[in-house]
Amino acid sequence: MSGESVTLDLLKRKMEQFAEERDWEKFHSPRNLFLAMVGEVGEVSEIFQWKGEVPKGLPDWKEEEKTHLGEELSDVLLYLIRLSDICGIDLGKAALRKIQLNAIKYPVKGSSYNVSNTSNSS
Ligand SMILES: Nc1ccn([C@H]2C[C@H](O)[C@@H](COP(=O)(O)OP(=O)(O)OP(=O)(O)O)O2)c(=O)n1
Repeated sequence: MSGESVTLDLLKRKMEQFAEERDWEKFHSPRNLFLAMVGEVGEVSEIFQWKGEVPKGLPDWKEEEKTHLGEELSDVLLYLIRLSDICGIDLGKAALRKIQLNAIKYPVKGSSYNVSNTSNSS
């Protein structure tokens, strides 16, 4: 591997090149990419299922299990990046904006974090 730093833009260009070289652009439609991404999320679920809660850093996992997890997480990321690109969304910009929106929605000052503060609790 080269010493170039990994950016969303680099990964985007590599996915574009990967598809071009194989003449796979025709398969990389928004719907196909979305479904492929969800399939890879399922593969991540398979890795965690039946293990119960696992400590941060996965200290008890074998090296090959961690490598496998890294591969499946990468598949999710790569499809997400390609999906965003094909949809004409600048994912880096969109994510930065979303972080700003999150900070406005969940201000730090005067609010001790509480699950009941979040909209995903009912
Ligand atoms: N039409 C395709 C097929 C694959 N890929 C790329 C993106 C993913 O990073 C990876 C997915 O490859 P597989 O479908 O072979 O999935 P896995 O690597 O997870 O293999 P398996 O499902 O056998 O575990 O390859 C792609 O860009 N476009």
